[in-house]
Amino acid sequence: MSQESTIGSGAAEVSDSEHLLFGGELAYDLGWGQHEGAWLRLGLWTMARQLPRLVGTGLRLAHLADPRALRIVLTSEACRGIAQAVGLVAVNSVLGHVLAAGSTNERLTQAVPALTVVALTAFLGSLLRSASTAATGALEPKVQRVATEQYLGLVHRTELSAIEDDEFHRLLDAARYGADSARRMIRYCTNTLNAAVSLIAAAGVLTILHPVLLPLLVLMTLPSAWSSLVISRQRYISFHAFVQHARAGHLLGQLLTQKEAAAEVRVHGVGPFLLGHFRTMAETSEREQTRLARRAARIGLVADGAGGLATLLTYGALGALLWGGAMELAVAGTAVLAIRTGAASLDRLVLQVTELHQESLFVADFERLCREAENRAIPVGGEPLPERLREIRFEKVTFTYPGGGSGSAVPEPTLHEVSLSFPTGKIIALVGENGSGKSTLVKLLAGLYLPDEGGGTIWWDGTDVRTADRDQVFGRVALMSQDFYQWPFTFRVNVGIGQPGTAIGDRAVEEAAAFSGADRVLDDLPRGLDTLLARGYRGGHQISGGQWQRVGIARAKYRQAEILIVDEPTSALDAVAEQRVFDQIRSLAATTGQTIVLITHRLHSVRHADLIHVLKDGRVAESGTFEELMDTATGTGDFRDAYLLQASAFDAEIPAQPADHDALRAEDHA
Ligand SMILES: Nc1ncnc2c1ncn2[C@@H]1O[C@H](COP(=O)(O)OP(=O)(O)OP(=O)(O)O)[C@@H](O)[C@H]1O
Repeated sequence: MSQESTIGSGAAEVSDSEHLLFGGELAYDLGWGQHEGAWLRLGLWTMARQLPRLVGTGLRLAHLADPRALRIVLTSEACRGIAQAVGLVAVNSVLGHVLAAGSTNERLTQAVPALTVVALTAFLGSLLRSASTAATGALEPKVQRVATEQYLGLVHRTELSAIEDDEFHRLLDAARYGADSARRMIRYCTNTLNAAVSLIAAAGVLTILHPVLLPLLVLMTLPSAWSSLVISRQRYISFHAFVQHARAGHLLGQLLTQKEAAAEVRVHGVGPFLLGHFRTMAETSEREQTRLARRAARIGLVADGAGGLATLLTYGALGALLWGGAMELAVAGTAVLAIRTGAASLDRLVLQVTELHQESLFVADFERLCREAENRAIPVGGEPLPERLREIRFEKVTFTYPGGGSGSAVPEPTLHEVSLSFPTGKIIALVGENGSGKSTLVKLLAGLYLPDEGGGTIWWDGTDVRTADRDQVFGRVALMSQDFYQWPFTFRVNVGIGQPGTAIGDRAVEEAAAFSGADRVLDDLPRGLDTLLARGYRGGHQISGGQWQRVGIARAKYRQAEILIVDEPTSALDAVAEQRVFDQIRSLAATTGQTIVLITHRLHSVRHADLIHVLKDGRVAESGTFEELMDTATGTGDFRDAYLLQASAFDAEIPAQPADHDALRAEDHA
């Protein structure tokens, strides 16, 4: 118990550097760490009892991946065991003939058939081993693929709230490791099976030779099995003690070489500071490693001593049997061989089972993730949406982030009883202060979140979004969010991924690019549409934030969805590009009849919206046209005050206007 608690706390001392830099040990709350205690609590008996279930998990995955390869592995291993047993019996017969009376020639001639069987079983064993190795090799990557596909296939269909849930993410990280573990488990399963079959073969032969030999085998191998377990536990502890420090050291190494930190590392002289701490941490780790190595060596010595004693006892008993005439010399010779084979198999079995168990903990995480992802999956199917939609209406919609947006103990709703409408074919602007809930609201509009239980309804005409076919909801929406994704793919794919279900048409991509102004970005790219927009790769090209924004708008345009949601589409654009994008978006509503939902802080851009909703602290402060909101008789003043503040700042910033800005300003005040 005391050993466990030392182990559980990380075993190694935490260096002063770690205290200073990280406030203590830098341990991830993931994967390995989670299982440390569980695995270390295991005894030999518990592991033996769990063996069939563990092998079952591996076999189930293997059966899913490649049943034929699995059959080959199982048959080969079983036949190898039988061949080994037959070989041992044949050795017994060879020894019987060789040690019998008669001339050497006669004895050898009589031993020939048994010798042939020994040779044949050895040959067959080799063939079977290579068949099993080949099949295992083919099976392993398939198992990993099946496991990876299984969890990725489930995870990409979970509700967004699951992906944003820290607990789910922790499980996801551990499960990623689980897919790798599933692969390794196959090898350990095969090895375990092989060791078990060899052991059974040796034990069977020993029982036939003399009933007392089996307990002797167990007696002789128990200490070495125990030592394998203790030493591998030590190895595991050592790994953990090392990995915590290695993580911290690795992080310092990264910081010293990272681009993002490079300027401060140089100008502020952070390099020597970090290097000094790196050395202190490394020395702590080295001391810990030395301590563990010595401990492992002591345990090894004790275990070897116990093993030696048990071996002495076994061979002593064998000698006594021979001495007393209870066993023939030939049988004793075979018994020695069988004991050696059996002992080696048992050692191997214990080692493989410990490895198997270690991996299976991660596979268990993987299974838990799959179950959780199924529970939190976006439902498939549902009520169809109306063909010709007239409006999307929020009716007293309340929404709370899991854990609460404000980080308070009792989750506070981010949206409170929001009632508003998005008539189709119009431009609807959403404005409001930072954190007022605009982005959250459009995510509900896009079907990414659902209102709280009992927290109102979002109607797509007469269809409640809760019961609607969510794929149809997604299919009607194009999302150009603040944090739209910069795919590490070519320009063509970065635009064409707006409609991933169809082949990407270059013409359509170019048209979408021309719409957003990304055509100018395209003109400057070395390989045109084929240019990879990801730095760090050969041929990869880096474009600026504003240029990316144009690519993002082109993607939303390419999607050609009924409802285009643009969440601050122009924050990184220069003034001319911004004006152009707003003009283009306006023309979309006019020419294609698309519904545009526009979020922006630049209030002069929403003057042409058909409807403006103003959000404040997660509630609707006011709604109306620009004129209505600016009118003191009809507006509450929330919009008007903000608008006038921005306009006055604009006036104050530009005392003397250059000619080409005059028009823009005049338009602003129109
Ligand atoms: N994924 C999330 N999980 C938890 N809380 C969130 C999440 N996203 C936003 N919030 C919280 O919800 C509130 C509203 O955020 P939201 O992004 O909707 O506001 P916004 O009006 O779009 O703000 P901004 O103008 O700054 O973009 C904020 O308090 C924010 O911290």
